[in-house]
Amino acid sequence: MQFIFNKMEKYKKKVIGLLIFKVIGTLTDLAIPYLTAYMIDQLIPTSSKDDITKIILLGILMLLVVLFGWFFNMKANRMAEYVAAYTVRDIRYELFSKIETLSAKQVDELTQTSLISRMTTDTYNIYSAVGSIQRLGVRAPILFIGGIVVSFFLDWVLALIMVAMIPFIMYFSLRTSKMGRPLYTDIQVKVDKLIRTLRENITGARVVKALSMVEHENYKFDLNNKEVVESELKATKSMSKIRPLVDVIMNLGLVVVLIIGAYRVFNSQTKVGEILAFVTYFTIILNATMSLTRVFIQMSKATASSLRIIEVLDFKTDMKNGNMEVFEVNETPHIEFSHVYFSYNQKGDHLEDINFKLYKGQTLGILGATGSGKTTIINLIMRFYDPYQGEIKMFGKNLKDLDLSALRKSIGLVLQTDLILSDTIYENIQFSRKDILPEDIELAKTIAQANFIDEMPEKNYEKMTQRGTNISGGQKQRLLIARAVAGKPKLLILDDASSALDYQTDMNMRLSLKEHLSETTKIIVAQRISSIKEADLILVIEDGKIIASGTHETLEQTSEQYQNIIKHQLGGELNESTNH
Ligand SMILES: Nc1ncnc2c1ncn2[C@@H]1O[C@H](COP(=O)(O)OP(=O)(O)OP(=O)(O)O)[C@@H](O)[C@H]1O
Repeated sequence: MQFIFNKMEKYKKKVIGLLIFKVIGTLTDLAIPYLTAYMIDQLIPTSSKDDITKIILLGILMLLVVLFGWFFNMKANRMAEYVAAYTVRDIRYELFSKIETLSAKQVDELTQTSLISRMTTDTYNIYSAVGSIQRLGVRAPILFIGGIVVSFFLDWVLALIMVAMIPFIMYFSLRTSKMGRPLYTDIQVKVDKLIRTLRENITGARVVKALSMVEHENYKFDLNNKEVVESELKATKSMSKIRPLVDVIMNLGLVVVLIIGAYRVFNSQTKVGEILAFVTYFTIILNATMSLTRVFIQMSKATASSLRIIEVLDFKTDMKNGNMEVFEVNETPHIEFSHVYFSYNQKGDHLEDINFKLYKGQTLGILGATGSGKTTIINLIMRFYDPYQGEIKMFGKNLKDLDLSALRKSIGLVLQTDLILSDTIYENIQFSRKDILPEDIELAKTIAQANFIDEMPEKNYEKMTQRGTNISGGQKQRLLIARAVAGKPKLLILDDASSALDYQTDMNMRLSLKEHLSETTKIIVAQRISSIKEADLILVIEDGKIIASGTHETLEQTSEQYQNIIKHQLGGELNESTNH
């Protein structure tokens, strides 16, 4: 909770204001039963039919007190909402900014779905708790303590009976709240799992349908859903034990109060109006205790959620930023890998002893079966991950010494599954880089062979749906290539980015890249030889190792594996390769 209180500090003035309002509002609520008892015991017995002015005046006073209370409580509740909303906004922003700085390795560790639910469900739990603490957390103790104090004024014997009940109630409330914390953490973990299944199914809806996996996925979802419900029920079961228990204790006390109260009225030690007021305070105290319990439960939830958020905020950045700009040095390799080793999970190498040099303007082709490590090489160049051994240099400087943002800005990257915004084509190519001008966009379209854009009704201003579901796979790839080349990168990386293009379009694009971006160094990851055969250097990767390297011509002569790949890629590709 300390974390939440620290975050509320910024709104201290508002919190103090609302506390004052809340205290006034609550005290007015406490005054009503006292005034009622006064009316019944003092005014009604001493007034006559012809003189009820005092009764009317007290009635008006009671009405004013109620209105006064309503106004202050309403104002306080509004201010509490404001503080809750803005406190959580700050927490969300801090969490989002932190997530932005996490390395890919840390995101893998925390998992994307867990980060999403920390950002949504956990922050919502904090929002609910901050609201409750300010409203009920202030009101309930005042009603509780105030109720007891006034009860002592009314009748100290009866008040003592009531007070005797309180330790039991407090004990159960605190115990329940302590029990709640792990239970709510467990719910969040299960919700993470549910979101993960949901997310996979929404993003992969077509594949799920195509593979007739709907029933299996429904079963999986149902299982996760059941787990969430079971965890929730377990938590509710523990939490709900308290309410009836407290009710029983309080009602027992009430019965004792009424019996002893009756004796005291018979002995003229107290009055009926006072007993009535006492019973009302008893109910107020009962409700205040219930509210406090609710606040404790919400605090348990919020504490569990805070811990999940703190866990992310406490992540130390494991990717140190360098401070060097990217300086081109022509005679030094643009990219150089020297004995690079890398593992995603420290359970085995995903890259082993990778070595190559690529000079400015040259093209590197990376070929290999799926899962061989092609994208991993790209991940290291982008510094999404760092190798655990060996060195990667750009223009002679270790990547770790370069400013991360300058490094990434110098690279144009197209991934296999890339992001298409639900915005216009123009915005998708420009991608908020205001220095990219309309003529750059047109050139990028030409290079990427994206002539389909001009055939669309709205041309550049055609709206894309989220993930580009309203264009074909090949059109999507050309749009993404246009985005990457529009920034005139020093290094262009196409990771399986033209797999959906027909051979002719793929070749036209490569020719266009050569013509318009001759100064740009290119890395082309591909499954088919035709996409990389003109490259200055080709790496054939298998199980994270380079098993052959050289130009197409040398590999054709010297590498058995390369010859095998050629053999397996007969058909359309062979025709294409013999034609050109
Ligand atoms: N984030 C990750 N965490 C753990 N292992 C990973 C991660 N990403 C990739 N791997 C593993 O690393 C190996 C190489 O993956 P990589 O994505 O580099 O293959 P690839 O050659 O690009 O495959 P494809 O052609 O299918 O994209 C695979 O065994 C893969 O399972």
